[in-house]
Amino acid sequence: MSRTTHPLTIGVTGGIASGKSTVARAFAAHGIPWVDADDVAREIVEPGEPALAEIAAHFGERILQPDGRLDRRALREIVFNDSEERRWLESVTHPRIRERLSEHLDAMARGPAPYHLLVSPLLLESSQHEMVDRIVIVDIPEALQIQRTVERDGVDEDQARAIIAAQMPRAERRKRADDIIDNSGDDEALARQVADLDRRYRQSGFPPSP
Ligand SMILES: CC(C)(COP(=O)(O)OP(=O)(O)OC[C@H]1O[C@@H](n2cnc3c(N)ncnc32)[C@H](O)[C@@H]1O)[C@@H](O)C(=O)NCCC(=O)NCCS
Ligand SMILES: Nc1ncnc2c1ncn2[C@@H]1O[C@H](COP(=O)(O)OP(=O)(O)OP(=O)(O)O)[C@@H](O)[C@H]1O
Repeated sequence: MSRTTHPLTIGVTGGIASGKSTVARAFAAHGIPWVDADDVAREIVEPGEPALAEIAAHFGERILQPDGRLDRRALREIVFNDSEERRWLESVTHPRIRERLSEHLDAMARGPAPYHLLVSPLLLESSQHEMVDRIVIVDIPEALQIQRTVERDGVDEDQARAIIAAQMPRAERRKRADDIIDNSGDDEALARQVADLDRRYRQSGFPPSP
């Protein structure tokens, strides 16, 4: 169900390493709060959380570190090479992620900010898009996406491509956007685009997403 009352929730999405966190920090410079689905996804698999117990029962010891924490690298290597296992993992994590995101969004809606952000790599692939009023895509060419993923995460190109293949194709994502931020330029180019969107979102003189 799309919200119609203010303050607006703006969904920020884009593929791996497109620059969503960088964009969120640029909005924060304008006083705008955000919640990040990747952060929430980490919280719900902390030791003691029921999701971690379910994941360990399914995959076994190989996805746990000696101290009992999730071995994220081991799980990453499994799920991005096996779509069935990825879908199983999502069936355990996504309902819990959605519930916590919803709590964060409600808290931000009660706060003073004129609008707030839900930042998520899987906004369009999951039902999370139902929680936002407008969708902004952070867009970069795939070659740059691979380069930034390899540099930041220390994965090889094949692993970066496997993760990209598990996400919505760029062209399809762009079709779903209300607004697009081109993050193939420098910090200043990004800051200008964010300042422009911030002005528009504050005016709220645009129609809600379909
Ligand atoms: C597989 C896991 C353990 C890998 O952990 P790791 O620390 O290496 O990566 P991290 O969580 O920081 O994610 C990095 C990026 O991978 C991509 N990604 C993560 N999960 C998925 C997925 N299920 N499908 C497609 N892309 C994904 C996103 O672009 C994300 O930003 C982790 O990503 C996970 O638990 N994923 C399932 C939960 C989920 O769907 N999270 C996405 C937010 S809703
Ligand atoms: N305009 C830019 N120029 C150069 N490097 C950039 C730019 N924007 C982001 N980066 C770098 O690219 C990498 C990915 O950016 P960021 O972490 O913001 O992406 P993300 O979409 O949040 O990633 P993920 O969803 O995979 O966590 C980071 O190392 C970041 O410093």
